[in-house]
Amino acid sequence: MTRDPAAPLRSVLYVPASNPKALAKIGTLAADAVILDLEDAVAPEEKAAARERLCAFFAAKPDQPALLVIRINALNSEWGSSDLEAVKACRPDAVLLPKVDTPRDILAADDALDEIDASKRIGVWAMIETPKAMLNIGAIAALGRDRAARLGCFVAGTNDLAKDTGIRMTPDRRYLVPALSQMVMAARAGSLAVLDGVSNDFRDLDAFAAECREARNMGFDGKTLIHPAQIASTNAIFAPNPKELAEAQAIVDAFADQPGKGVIQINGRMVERLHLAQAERLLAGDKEGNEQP
Ligand SMILES: CC(C)(COP(=O)(O)OP(=O)(O)OC[C@H]1O[C@@H](n2cnc3c(N)ncnc32)[C@H](O)[C@@H]1OP(=O)(O)O)[C@@H](O)C(=O)NCCC(=O)NCCSC(=O)C[C@H](O)C(=O)O
Ligand SMILES: [Mg+2]
Repeated sequence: MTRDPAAPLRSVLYVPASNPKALAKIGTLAADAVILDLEDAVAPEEKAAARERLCAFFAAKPDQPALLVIRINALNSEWGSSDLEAVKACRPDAVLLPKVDTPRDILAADDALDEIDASKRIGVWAMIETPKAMLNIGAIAALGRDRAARLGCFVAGTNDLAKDTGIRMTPDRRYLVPALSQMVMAARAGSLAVLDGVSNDFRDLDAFAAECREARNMGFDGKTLIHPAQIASTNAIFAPNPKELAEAQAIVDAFADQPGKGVIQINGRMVERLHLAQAERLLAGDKEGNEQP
């Protein structure tokens, strides 16, 4: 695999491992990461065949830059141990755990992965999609600060969260936004990447772009996607735009001209050294503590 580990994580496409046409398309897509799904996109009677397709896909050694993540079924489900065997054979960049409730769920996955990947190369991503996860989110995120743990990313599961809480999924997402915001806060406290949930109405690309802009304004690193048509606008919206880059460069230049200062003004706006740090981070094309996976 040729992926740069410091690459951005703007567009992250779910691909049902049961769908051969979709699997065949992966190499042609510009998604930053792909989540090969063995969980909810795969019906119970398709699970075994999906696992076999997944293993055949990895065995063909896909040489493409997207990060490859496998979403397994819960480890304590009837499919958990077979999914883990598939992970062992495939060696993806990360494993995405569904329906995480507590830090113990992450630690259990860490232990299971230690048995098949002692070098800790395979990361762990966590779906945040249950009411219990929302209540435990600080403790789950704290594992991101533990360098011995594999946790690298939170993924919002807005469909399950709506199902389990009764939150209505309105077009403006006003009832979901508080939970989404909590995910961003916790992820930052734990030095984790964080991805917004999917937009089910995949034919309405205008509404989708508005949702991407909202997610970016909320602090998400990127968005999870269900259809290839959603990739291009996601990549554009989550990339730094020329105006932001020019402003960041102006801040860096202004502090370079006035090295002893803690606070300056640029075009009538107060600028402090914390803004300098933000600008430098933007220009470096990275976010602090946001290593992947
Ligand atoms: C939603 C879909 C079922 C629609 O599929 P389809 O009817 O085939 O759409 P199109 O005809 O427009 O497809 C055009 C071509 O693109 C390929 N395609 C479609 N989707 C994907 C994809 N995700 N990855 C790769 N390629 C894809 C089609 O095969 C067509 O190819 P071709 O004929 O050769 O041109 C479908 O998009 C889909 O299954 N999407 C993913 C669904 C999924 O994974 N769901 C689970 C994750 S969402 C979730 O659970 C989040 C979370 O847990 C929560 O709780 O919220
Ligand atoms: Mg879900």
